[in-house]
Amino acid sequence: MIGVHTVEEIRAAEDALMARLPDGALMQRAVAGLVTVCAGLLDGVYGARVVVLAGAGNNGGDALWAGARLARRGAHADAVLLNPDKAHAEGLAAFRAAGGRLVDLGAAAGALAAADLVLDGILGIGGRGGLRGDAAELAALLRAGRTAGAVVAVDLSSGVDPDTGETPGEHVVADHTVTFGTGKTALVVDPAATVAGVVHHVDIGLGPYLPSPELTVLDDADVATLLPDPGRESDKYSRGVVGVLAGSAQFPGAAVLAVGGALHGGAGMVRYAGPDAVAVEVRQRWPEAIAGPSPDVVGRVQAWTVGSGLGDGREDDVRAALGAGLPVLVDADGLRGLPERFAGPALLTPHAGELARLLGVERAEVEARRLHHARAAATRWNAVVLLKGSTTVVAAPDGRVRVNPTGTSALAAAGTGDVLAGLAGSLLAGGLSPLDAGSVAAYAHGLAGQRAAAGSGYPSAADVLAALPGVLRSLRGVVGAGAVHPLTAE
Ligand SMILES: NC(=O)C1=CN([C@@H]2O[C@H](COP(=O)(O)OP(=O)(O)OC[C@H]3O[C@@H](n4cnc5c(N)ncnc54)[C@H](OP(=O)(O)O)[C@@H]3O)[C@@H](O)[C@H]2O)[C@@H](O)CC1
Ligand SMILES: Nc1ncnc2c1ncn2[C@@H]1O[C@H](COP(=O)(O)OP(=O)(O)O)[C@@H](O)[C@H]1O
Ligand SMILES: [K+]
Repeated sequence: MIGVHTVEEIRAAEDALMARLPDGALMQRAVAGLVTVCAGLLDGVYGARVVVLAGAGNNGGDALWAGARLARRGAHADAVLLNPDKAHAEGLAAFRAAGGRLVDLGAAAGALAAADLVLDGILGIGGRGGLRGDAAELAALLRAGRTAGAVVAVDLSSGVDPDTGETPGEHVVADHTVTFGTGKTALVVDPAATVAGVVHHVDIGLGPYLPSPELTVLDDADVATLLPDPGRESDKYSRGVVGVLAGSAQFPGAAVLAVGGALHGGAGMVRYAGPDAVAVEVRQRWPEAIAGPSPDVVGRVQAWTVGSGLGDGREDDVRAALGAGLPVLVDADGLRGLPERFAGPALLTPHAGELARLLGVERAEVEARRLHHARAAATRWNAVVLLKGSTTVVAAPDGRVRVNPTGTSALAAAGTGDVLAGLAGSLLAGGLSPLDAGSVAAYAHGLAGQRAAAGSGYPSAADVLAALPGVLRSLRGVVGAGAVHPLTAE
């Protein structure tokens, strides 16, 4: 699990750690990690052309020290100081002593064009608001590809907002980011995450001084631990039964895909509630599913997935499923029938357009401030909100957030959201909390998207669904109920 901390938390941890270390020691740890990554990116440090862009703060200090170390190893290092009077004094002295040259702004474009590596040390966690003035012009040059070199952001791409993942104005677009101490929201939440490039974490020893993070990014091991593990005494009811209220004459495929997702999410049984014509299609594809016309008569379930491809005219059914007092997942058309606030466990799965409608804002506004709006909706409806899209953010009303690291734009295809809704509903029925069900489902779904893309180039939702069992098998590994019992193994 990667923890993500706020600037305030990082500063407090740095202060506590620095109080126990000699002056400058923490920065040297950061610089050592930065130089290691840069050297690995260069085709040899000796003779390489490195350009350092240095702002007024410690971020500029990191970059100047790294430039100095690379110069000592034979690199041609140039530095552009954005604020020469306030440049980091020790870093600048070390840079000059190592043979680094200062380049004025007029010559910066030429230096960037010839660079093998550009170190973006304009702003780090002290940055607020987009870049301005000369810094904005340099960032625009980089963004326009006016360098042949790799752009390496120090700690963060300058100009992004560290704590929100927003890009309030001009910012650097990096190929790599070398970040220190812990994760930052800007490295995992779009639009800022996109401009971080490949993120390298450098441990500078902050761990013991950081609080337990509100925002986390799961990994394979976390997901393996969270996935339901049927015991030897399990039966189809004890594993959880999930009800799926989805699909319509207009969108029968949504029912087929949601039921398919649900069948692979660990629930012991799937009950489909919908019109006969759709139920026929569902059962043709999934004979193991039970079907009935409405939530009231289809039979007992432990959780409901409601809304994918439901269309209009099913408001009574939606009310019945949401009013059953069970954990619910609400997707797509079901989102039009939300109660004032949820009293029980609930997981909402809007895309940006749907969340925009719910909150009465523009879609672009949701996409620009994904974390903010997911959190706002979670508080407003007292539900976990899984906001789909380029980075899937899962926000709980208690403030916890999980950001999904496995997403891929290969998933941007009609029907993949229906698969996700079924899968997450199945996990709810299996006893996972809405936060766990949403984040585990998004993780597996993203991996299935990656695997499907590897197999078919441009996968359809059916390809993603077909890839799910293999992904879940890999995630569960050989341990657990899926393993062959030692006494019966051949
Ligand atoms: N502490 C430690 O031991 C360690 C710290 N480390 C490193 O320090 C970094 C944090 O350094 P930092 O706190 O000095 O802030 P930093 O990001 O360099 O910027 C502050 C300067 O920018 C200015 N400024 C702000 N916004 C602006 C804008 N939009 N456009 C233009 N200017 C703007 C602001 O000016 P002000 O607004 O205050 O006038 C101020 O002068 C951190 O990311 C990591 O790299 C590592 O070495 C590990 C050990
Ligand atoms: N650019 C993207 N990058 C990663 N994932 C994406 C992107 N665009 C869409 N997705 C994912 O694809 C799925 C689409 O779901 P949704 O919008 O509900 O489509 P549908 O209703 O057609 O199934 C979601 O899981 C979403 O997170
Ligand atoms: K930076």
